[in-house]
Amino acid sequence: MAGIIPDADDRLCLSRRPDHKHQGGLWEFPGGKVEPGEALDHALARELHEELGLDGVRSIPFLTVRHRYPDLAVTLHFREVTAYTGVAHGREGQPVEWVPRAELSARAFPEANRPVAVALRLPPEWVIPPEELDETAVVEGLARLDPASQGVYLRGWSGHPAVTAACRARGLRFWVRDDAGLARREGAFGLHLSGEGLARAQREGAPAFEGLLSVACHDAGQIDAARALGADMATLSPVRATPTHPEAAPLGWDGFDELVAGNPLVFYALGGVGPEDLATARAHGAYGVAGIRGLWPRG
Ligand SMILES: Nc1nc2c([nH]c(=O)n2[C@H]2C[C@H](O)[C@@H](COP(=O)(O)OP(=O)(O)OP(=O)(O)O)O2)c(=O)[nH]1
Repeated sequence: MAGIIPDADDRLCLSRRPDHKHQGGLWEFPGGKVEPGEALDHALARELHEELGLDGVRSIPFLTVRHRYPDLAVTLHFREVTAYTGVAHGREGQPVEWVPRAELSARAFPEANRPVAVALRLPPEWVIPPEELDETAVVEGLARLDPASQGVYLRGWSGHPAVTAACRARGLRFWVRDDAGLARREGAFGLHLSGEGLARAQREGAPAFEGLLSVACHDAGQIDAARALGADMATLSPVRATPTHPEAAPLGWDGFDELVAGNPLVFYALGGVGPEDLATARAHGAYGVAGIRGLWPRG
């Protein structure tokens, strides 16, 4: 149970674990253990009061990480703090610092935190522009997306200069499909490997791309392959039945949860989901929701 606490300048609060404790000397998001029967929001409010002297802490789910250290298996519920009062200080003598997001990667965190560091760079919604639209309609739709909370996967629209220009003009992070060279040339935020791209990467090695590497997964074998390639994120689908892939058996939320458990990737739930499913997705191990129909601006 740990809190991602932003300040007004969007810096995040970190504390350093005491040397003698598990993962000692490393930086952490402040938090502690949930007591039996305690609700997660309550547990975090209690811990942040005890450790940092904060009051009135309110929080929402961010990411659940299940990680096996050689000596300990942990389930860590990271929550995003949305409100609090008080000035954070180390009440137990621990060093506390406010760190700009861009500087987080320079800090040494416990291994379990890797997907959190990735998720902090990612939007909770991953929008796939419909392929049946014409280019003008796609450009118009992109102008209506919110760059703070939405990223774009150019599934059928990679390599269309007007579309990438529209993403850039709107400040949207965008992912190119399969082609690492194109992703590099266009300055894409991410490269997303389809089934075909994944198979090629397995034959020829990980694509040469500096940005974020993403993989389309449907089963445990593909998740393992994504991990072996060093991928940062993955879509996992279909959660529900969708018209795009009528033949695929839906995973359901429990099936989704079982597949993601213990994997150090940031997962997006894909297939018949929309923004209204974000809380459910987060309760089942996802960080975000991805989709075509459920996320593309209407009308
Ligand atoms: N609070 C927190 N714990 C983390 C993070 N990353 C990470 O791997 N952990 C691990 C370290 C511990 O093994 C475990 C939980 O730590 P904890 O703070 O609840 O408990 P603790 O080891 O300090 O022991 P104690 O307070 O109960 O004495 O989670 C993180 O970002 N924040």
